[in-house]
Amino acid sequence: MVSIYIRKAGYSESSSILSNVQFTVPQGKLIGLIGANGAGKSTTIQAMMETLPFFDGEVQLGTYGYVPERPILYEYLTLSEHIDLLIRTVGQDENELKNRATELCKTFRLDDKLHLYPVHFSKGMQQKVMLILAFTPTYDFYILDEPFMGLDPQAMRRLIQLVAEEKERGAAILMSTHALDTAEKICDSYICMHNGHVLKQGTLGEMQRYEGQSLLELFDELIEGAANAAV
Ligand SMILES: Nc1ncnc2c1ncn2[C@@H]1O[C@H](COP(=O)(O)OP(=O)(O)OP(=O)(O)O)[C@@H](O)[C@H]1O
Repeated sequence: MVSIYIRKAGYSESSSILSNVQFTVPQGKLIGLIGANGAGKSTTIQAMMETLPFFDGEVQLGTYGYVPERPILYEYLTLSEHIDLLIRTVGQDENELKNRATELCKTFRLDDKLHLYPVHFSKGMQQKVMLILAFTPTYDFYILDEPFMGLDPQAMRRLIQLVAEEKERGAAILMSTHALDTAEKICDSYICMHNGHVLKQGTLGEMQRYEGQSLLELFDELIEGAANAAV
């Protein structure tokens, strides 16, 4: 189980962005991290990965797979070289990693692009590269920061399948997303952030104001309520 408690964190000590953010991600569960633009989702993820300049809190996290909000690629490496570099540095069985990478390249239809440079790929294709690299090794925990961004419908469906398989294997997954219709179908529970803190968390059933309320309707109500309370 992954657990995090952020007392305060941000990009400098003088102006912290997050306060009192606390949650767990149990094994075999997919948790949706939701919130409006600027709510603090990516900053929370940075805090978990201990890459923020200012962090006061506690994180329990082993090694993990990470899909960043924006693709991070080496300018002078081909797709095949990106995969080779990962395989050499990750410290897991090389044959298994190669097989898995080959399978994922087929899944995301990039198996004919191995000799090309991902910096010149389209946005969605670059996102697929990040997914291939994150899911090639086997981890107990995955952090996916807006993983659907730019994906075509087929790739979205394949990612949903992949996430379901990883959950089935027992992996814990934290996924930040604005795709609430999709999140409602696949997430086990949610953490709703607003202004750098957790507004509400739980399963949809636990948070719903009335039976049948969709995640989007609930989200609207929560964010409107928080905005009105702040006035
Ligand atoms: N590198 C940075 N330096 C300073 N402030 C930052 C930096 N990155 C983000 N922020 C600020 O932190 C706050 C939270 O931003 P964050 O990126 O965590 O939001 P988010 O919920 O991920 O939003 P989005 O849905 O738009 O991706 C915002 O006020 C933003 O301006």
